[in-house]
Amino acid sequence: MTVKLGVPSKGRLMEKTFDWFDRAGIRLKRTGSDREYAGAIEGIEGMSLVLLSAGEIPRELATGRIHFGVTGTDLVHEKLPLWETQVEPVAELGFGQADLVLAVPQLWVDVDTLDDLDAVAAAFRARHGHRLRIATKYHRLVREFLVRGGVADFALVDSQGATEGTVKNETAEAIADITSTGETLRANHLKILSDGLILKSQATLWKSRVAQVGDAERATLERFAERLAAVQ
Ligand SMILES: Nc1ncnc2c1ncn2[C@@H]1O[C@H](COP(=O)(O)OP(=O)(O)OP(=O)(O)O)[C@@H](O)[C@H]1O
Ligand SMILES: O=P(O)(O)OC[C@H]1O[C@H](OP(=O)(O)OP(=O)(O)O)[C@H](O)[C@@H]1O
Repeated sequence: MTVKLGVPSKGRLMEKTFDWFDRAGIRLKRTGSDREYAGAIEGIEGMSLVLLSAGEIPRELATGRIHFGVTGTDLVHEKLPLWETQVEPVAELGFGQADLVLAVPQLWVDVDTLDDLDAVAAAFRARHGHRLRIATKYHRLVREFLVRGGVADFALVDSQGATEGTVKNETAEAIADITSTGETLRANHLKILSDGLILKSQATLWKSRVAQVGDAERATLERFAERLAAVQ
């Protein structure tokens, strides 16, 4: 059996992941046609490449179908409630940096903190008969953060993309999403609460704590660790 490395198959993380491994003398490449999700690893014996959606890599690590995987801290913490028992961070890769934040309309001049949001949420429910809606795809992290912060009257609504647009579209009153430059928030007239940072994320190489390792794989794991040490 080979040691399996899962990496994002497209998008912002893929190329930078390939560049990062290049520096360790490990060449990841896509094979086949442009559309084919097939890949190979050169420069190290006994490893194979699995191209996956960044969002699915946490689950593949947790079930042990891959030994290593590259994905954001945000996705691991969101998708794996018991992540510390299932995966181990091996290296922060220095890209894909983004903050998961809670943001409200800029027009809400009196709302700057979670306490303010809690007051507005209670008033909102009394006035509209339903809870203040917060759009996000990070349901677990956002719910935990709000409950810890003492915000009670809210409802999470699912948004898998273009989350900042939900306020203008009137499907939510506030949002929780990833921000990097802040441009998308500004363009959609949203502001981050002063205590609204939920999580700082970056692309990270994770090791599965449950993937099976036999004698044959152990030598490969040692070679891999030596190569990684060279880039850190
Ligand atoms: N604007 C951004 N700048 C930097 N990193 C970002 C940004 N937006 C998202 N990310 C990070 O990129 C990673 C993948 O994000 P996302 O969930 O959007 O996946 P994707 O690239 O759309 O791929 P897929 O849909 O196939 O899972 C996440 O860890 C996220 O934190
Ligand atoms: O702070 P910024 O630099 O503007 O980046 C933040 C945006 O980037 C991501 O969206 P993405 O481009 O992945 O599109 P999506 O809305 O479909 O997730 C994220 O969901 C934000 O919307």
